[in-house]
Amino acid sequence: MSTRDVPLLEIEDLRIRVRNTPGAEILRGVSLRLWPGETLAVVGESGCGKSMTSLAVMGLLPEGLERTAGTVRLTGTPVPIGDNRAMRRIRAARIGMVFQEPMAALDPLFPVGRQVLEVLNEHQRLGRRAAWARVIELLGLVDLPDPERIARSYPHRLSGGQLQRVVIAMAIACSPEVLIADEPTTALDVTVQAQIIRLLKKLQRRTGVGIVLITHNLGLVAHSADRVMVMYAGRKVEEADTYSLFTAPRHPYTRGLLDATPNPERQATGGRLLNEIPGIVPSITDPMPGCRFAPRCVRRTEACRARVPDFTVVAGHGVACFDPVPRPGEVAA
Ligand SMILES: Nc1ncnc2c1ncn2[C@@H]1O[C@H](COP(=O)(O)OP(=O)(O)OP(=O)(O)O)[C@@H](O)[C@H]1O
Repeated sequence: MSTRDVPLLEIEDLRIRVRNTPGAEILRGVSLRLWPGETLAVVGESGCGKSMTSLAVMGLLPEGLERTAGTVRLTGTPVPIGDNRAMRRIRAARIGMVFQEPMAALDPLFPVGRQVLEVLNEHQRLGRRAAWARVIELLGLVDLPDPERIARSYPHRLSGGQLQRVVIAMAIACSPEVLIADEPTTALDVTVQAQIIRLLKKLQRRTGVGIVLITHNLGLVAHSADRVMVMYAGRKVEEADTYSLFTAPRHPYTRGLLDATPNPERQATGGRLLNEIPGIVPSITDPMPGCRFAPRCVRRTEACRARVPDFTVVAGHGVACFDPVPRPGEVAA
């Protein structure tokens, strides 16, 4: 079996709930696979469980939440996500992470170069000179101008975009197999957002790192992801390659998300610039049986309120819906 046949990252049936709160389920059985060199975007409204999925993979679930089922594998080997000590070795060394707010990952009291150095020192045995040379190399790799000067700068001297580049340098310092980027551009100007995504893609081409990109920004997804996974209220509801998902979404929720993205073309032909999805995501404690999107769904049927639809994959395109949007040219049942 070649490495191409083994996913870099595999999550199987991950379930997370709030401790001591019956029925408060945050993830209701989430599975995903990330392949070498691939970018998988995870999208969905606020509160759907995107961040908790990534925090669980890193063994960083907030206090009060617990995993009740599910496994995580890195290149086929189970990850001990409940073992704090073991996870300290895996974080950064095998899974890098970039969050929305770069300052949350940096200490304002130390120059940024020293902070990149600390990541290296924790995971690799390099001599002092070699380690510092690697810090400068990493800052150059993330396209920071004058890396020697930047390395000696304190965080408050750098712009938001530069800080996020430093955080990316820290995340890739130990050449991880997987990079999880949770809203990495949300706090940045629009022009800087595009630069950061281009940078991640450049690093991916150089190293083959697999990227899980968690975002609300479907525009970014269209330009950067190979595959897209759509989450709704703690479940995966659709997954497909990016082109299929954008041109032929099958889940009514995905369709709603795409319609809720500003579209001047639609407006020019007499439609609305954006159509929002009516209603809100149900509370995690809502005991609702069946599909959790049903109350907001224009295609709901009796079955949707009674049972949870299976996630069914046909030709690489998966959807969990009793009455998916027909494919182009397909006659509705
Ligand atoms: N410590 C906690 N205790 C109880 N519930 C929590 C806790 N942390 C998160 N949640 C709940 O878990 C659910 C999933 O949260 P999560 O942050 O994963 O959503 P998300 O899809 O990443 O949203 P966003 O896009 O806003 O980041 C939310 O309903 C949230 O309120």
